[in-house]
Amino acid sequence: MKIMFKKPPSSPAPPPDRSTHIRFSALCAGYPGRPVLRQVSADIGKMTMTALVGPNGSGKSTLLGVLAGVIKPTSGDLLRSGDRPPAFVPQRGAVGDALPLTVRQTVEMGRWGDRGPWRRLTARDHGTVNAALDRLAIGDLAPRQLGELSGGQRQRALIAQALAQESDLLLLDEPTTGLDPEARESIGTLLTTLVTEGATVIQATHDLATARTADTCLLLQDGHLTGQGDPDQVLTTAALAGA
Ligand SMILES: Nc1ncnc2c1ncn2[C@@H]1O[C@H](COP(=O)(O)OP(=O)(O)OP(=O)(O)O)[C@@H](O)[C@H]1O
Repeated sequence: MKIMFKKPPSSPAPPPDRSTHIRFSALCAGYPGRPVLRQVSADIGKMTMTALVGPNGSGKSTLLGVLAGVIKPTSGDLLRSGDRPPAFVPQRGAVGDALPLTVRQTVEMGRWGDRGPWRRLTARDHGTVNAALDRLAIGDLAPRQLGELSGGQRQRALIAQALAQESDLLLLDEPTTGLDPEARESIGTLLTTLVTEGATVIQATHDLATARTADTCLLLQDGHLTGQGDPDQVLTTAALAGA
């Protein structure tokens, strides 16, 4: 799949090879009157874990929004392999606490991309939803209202919704922020397992320990990509001092 935006004709992005899941080049994006991402380029390999790091306001959520297709770049190229849209888990605060939805209904929404919001779910859809609930160990929470859950429980429900989409590309915005160490570790382990099972995972994180376990780190500073590659090489004291 290729999505092209306005770009100078002299800078064509070469097609990605088969090991690349996403390639973006010279991406610029932001909000009305507020440019954020400035000429951001990277290749994300298939079946890899990428950590998106950088200070508050550096553009991590904006980049995830662009990769998820919810923010339209103002220029640049974005190429993505695979036919299924990415599954996107936004930052905790971005999901309304007062939504009158049960956990099961929340996870069922992950099937809407295939089924549409008004069609009855098939037996296979229900199987996929149950498997996602089980995978996040929240089957017992299925009848509970989303708004009455703890932060960690709600985060599990949102990740289960993403799994129910059966996408091979998972985008998560600070999935473990505010969670206790045990919850952080179990979500981290799950994400690593998903990569070994075939998924490509990109997560924004402020947790440097998590970032150091990723295959690749992208360091954003003021909308510029100032480092990318092996976490040990990107997360240096000097680089972080500037972050
Ligand atoms: N909806 C919006 N409208 C206008 N400006 C926005 C909007 N969302 C974010 N911004 C601005 O865009 C810039 C980048 O924000 P973004 O949320 O991408 O940063 P971030 O790196 O994810 O930050 P954090 O670590 O705090 O989550 C910030 O200056 C922010 O104020």
